[in-house]
Amino acid sequence: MNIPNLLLVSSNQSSDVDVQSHSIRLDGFSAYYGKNCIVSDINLKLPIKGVTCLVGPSGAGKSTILRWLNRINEETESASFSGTVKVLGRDIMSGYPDVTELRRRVGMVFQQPCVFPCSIYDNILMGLRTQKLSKAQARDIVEHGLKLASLWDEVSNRLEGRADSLSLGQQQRLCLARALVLEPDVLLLDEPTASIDPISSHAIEELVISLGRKISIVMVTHNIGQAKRISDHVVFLCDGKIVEQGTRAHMFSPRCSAKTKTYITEDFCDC
Ligand SMILES: Nc1ncnc2c1ncn2[C@@H]1O[C@H](COP(=O)(O)OP(=O)(O)OP(=O)(O)O)[C@@H](O)[C@H]1O
Repeated sequence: MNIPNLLLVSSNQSSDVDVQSHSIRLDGFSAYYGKNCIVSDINLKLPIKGVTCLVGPSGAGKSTILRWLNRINEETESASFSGTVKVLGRDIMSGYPDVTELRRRVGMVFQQPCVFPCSIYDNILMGLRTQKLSKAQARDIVEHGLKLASLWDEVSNRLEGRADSLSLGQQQRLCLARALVLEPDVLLLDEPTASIDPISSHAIEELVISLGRKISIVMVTHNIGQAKRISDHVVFLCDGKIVEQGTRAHMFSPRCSAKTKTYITEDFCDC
């Protein structure tokens, strides 16, 4: 097992990823809870690297889309989808018979930090339990993950302390560290800064920008200022449909559609 070297090398992606031109591709994708169609017939192609922000009003279906990208929505009994979802060129169903592999390649961090009731150290290594690591390797991975998530300085003297004794902002960065040590190719972030303070939020934004130079990040945010600061690409959804998508420069310019402008650049912009 190599020590994760995220951000230190030009690419951490495996060879089959390199030949793909999209990290995520949705074709004719619709999503349902029971009989209710929540997302209707959308097409989306996201680049191998960069930060894509999904924005739009509450109930637009942003989280539902995100939760299908690593099949976490499979665990919701009434949830289903139609159409095709490809991750790194492979169909999420037939191409990933082992969902663990899909979830290793596609990490996810939720709005509420979700830490395990054990130490900070063990939390970081949770996804690597099946790997045979020497003590030195494990420690290096923990240190590296915590440094990546800008948390090392705050917790290096209490690694054996309980993760749930950390502040919410620290717990969220711990969740990021835990996802990052698995070296994902795609990272899904569902409003990761919604429940944390501005300083932690700033640290996470900086981290997302850095990571976006290496991997594909898909982030749901209600904070339009945040989308403006960190995105390369913006997808604006409303009522389960894509209203408009484009580069940050386009979406935050007078050239965007009137509907986008109303949502993004006028009424709701906080910057
Ligand atoms: N488990 C579920 N069962 C039934 N309906 C659901 C479930 N989860 C979400 N929904 C419904 O699906 C619709 C889209 O929800 P979703 O969370 O994807 O929207 P969103 O755009 O992420 O909203 P928000 O920004 O408020 O988080 C909503 O009407 C919601 O009530």
